[in-house]
Amino acid sequence: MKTVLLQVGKTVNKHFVTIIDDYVGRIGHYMPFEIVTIPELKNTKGLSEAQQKQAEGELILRQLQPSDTVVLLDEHGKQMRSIEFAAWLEQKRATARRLVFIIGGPYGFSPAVYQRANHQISLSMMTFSHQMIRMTFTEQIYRACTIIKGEPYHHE
Ligand SMILES: C[S@@+](CC[C@H](N)C(=O)[O-])C[C@H]1O[C@@H](n2cnc3c(N)ncnc32)[C@H](O)[C@@H]1O
Repeated sequence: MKTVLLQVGKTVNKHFVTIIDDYVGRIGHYMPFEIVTIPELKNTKGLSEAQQKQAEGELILRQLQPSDTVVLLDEHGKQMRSIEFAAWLEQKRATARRLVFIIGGPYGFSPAVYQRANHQISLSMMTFSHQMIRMTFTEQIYRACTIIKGEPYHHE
């Protein structure tokens, strides 16, 4: 089963790219994992915030297959400790055809994307930039992989 992280817009900061690439490489030792980037529509065609969210939402939905288990990263979602997230991930990986995590654009998700989602998870009650959260989340996936394998990376 493949796990995908769908993100809106390329990662701009080269330091972030280095860190994310490092975690993606590490995760690849544990499970098939891929980042898919859809374009961020900021400043194109003079779109309003709502129009940008809707247009990006349509691009997101186009990437999804009906059988996908879709998990939105959203500050209002369910919060879990890393150990809980590891157990959750292990269970989803055993049952889902394809697990797709999605990080929204700068304005978040359109109503249609919320409607399609199967789960929403929050990494904190605070808001992170759509660029920065990628580092935090890939690190958490790597951490979960090591917890599942019983490896000593995670300490409580
Ligand atoms: C700048 S935030 C969007 C904020 C927007 N006002 C909203 O309500 O979603 C951009 C994206 O980063 C992710 N994000 C930011 N903070 C997060 C958090 N604490 N937990 C999970 N995801 C977060 C979400 O995917 C969000 O769509």
